Amino acid sequence: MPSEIVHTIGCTIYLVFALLFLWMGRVPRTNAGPGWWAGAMLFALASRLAYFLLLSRTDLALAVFVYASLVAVEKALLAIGLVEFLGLQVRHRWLWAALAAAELWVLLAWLSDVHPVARSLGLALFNAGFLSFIAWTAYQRRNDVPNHLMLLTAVVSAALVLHWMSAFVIFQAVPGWRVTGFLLGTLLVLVQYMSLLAAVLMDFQRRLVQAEANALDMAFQDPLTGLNNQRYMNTLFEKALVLANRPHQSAAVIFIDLDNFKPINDLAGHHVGDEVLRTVAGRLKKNTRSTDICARIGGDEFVVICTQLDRAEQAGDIASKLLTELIQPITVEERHFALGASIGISLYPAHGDTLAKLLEYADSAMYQIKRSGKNGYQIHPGAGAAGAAAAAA
Ligand SMILES: Nc1nc2c(ncn2[C@@H]2O[C@H](COP(=O)(O)OP(=O)(O)OP(=O)(O)O)[C@@H](O)[C@H]2O)c(=O)[nH]1
Repeated sequence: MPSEIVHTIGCTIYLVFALLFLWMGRVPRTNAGPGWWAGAMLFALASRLAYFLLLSRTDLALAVFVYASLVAVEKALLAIGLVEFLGLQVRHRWLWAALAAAELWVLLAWLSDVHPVARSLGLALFNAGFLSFIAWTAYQRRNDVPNHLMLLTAVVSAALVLHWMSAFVIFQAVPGWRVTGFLLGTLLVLVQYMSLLAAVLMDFQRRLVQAEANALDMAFQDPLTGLNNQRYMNTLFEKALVLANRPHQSAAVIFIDLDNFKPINDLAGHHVGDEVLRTVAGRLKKNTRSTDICARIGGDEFVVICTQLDRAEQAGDIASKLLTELIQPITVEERHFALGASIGISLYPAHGDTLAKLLEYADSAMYQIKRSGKNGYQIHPGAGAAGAAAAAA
């Protein structure tokens, strides 16, 4: 293939990649990696153009000098971009120092007119050094980006090391190899930058999915305990009603307010209070079915909605079990805390068919327990066969 075509293809690809990286660098919250890679691509483009234009007008040594000095910058920017993209603790100054050494070598080689083999060997060594750093780093961090993209970067960079270290020897032995070598190098560089481009996109997608998951968590979960929040409890209740509507099935809304929780905060600190609330949440989860709904709706207020009950009386048994669990001492930072709980229960459909109504009844039953000495449970009066049941633990 004529060298004009090879260089035109190479230049076009580099330009497209430079623009893509520039565009990606502007995506909000994207790190600095793509910006450095856009710079690297622009230097790769400049090196190709310079080589191509100078070769036809001046001597080979000058064309190689300009080409070599620009390519060295490209490799350094590529390495710095990787450091930034992966958030590595590598000081840029080491890479700048390596670049300065490479540039010095290229300049001295040109000025002192050293043998072409020595000149090419020096440049190949510096470029292979940068590429080895990239290959090794990408390999080390191969699990940081999904779909093995860093592994691909590592493999192609290693192939480019071989390419640089062998090309100058082959150039000497087979002069016609120059165009083929450029073509091969361009292809490898293309795959290398494509893997980086895909890695940036993959990282972007990962952050998007993570942000969506966080937003959903915030919408549906109580951040302290991980239980459902009140808003999501309403949605879940609607769904649960569809199942409870089957003949002879009912549901129970169990309203739980911890007794004497405030002194824990006051005496041991808010962070200990938080841990106690988390433990309570864990106990509620552990002692209910996966189809039941557990939510924290206030400071020390929890709601458990037991769906798919065969008999209304089951609600009292469940409340009794939960109360037994909740009064077990809780240990935080080697301190033991004994809590109580006041529990009020309402039943669907006996007391109402909306969550608002059922919560109101369960809340009022819970207050009855608070007023009559705390630490017990009660089903809201008038629940048919279940009637009112109070138990003091
Ligand atoms: N640690 C912690 N405390 C909270 C949180 N939300 C609310 N609280 C506290 O929980 C306490 C709840 O108050 P009360 O229900 O009156 O406290 P109590 O001692 O259980 O009172 P009784 O229910 O009458 O036994 C308040 O002191 C709130 O500041 C939270 O997220 N973490």
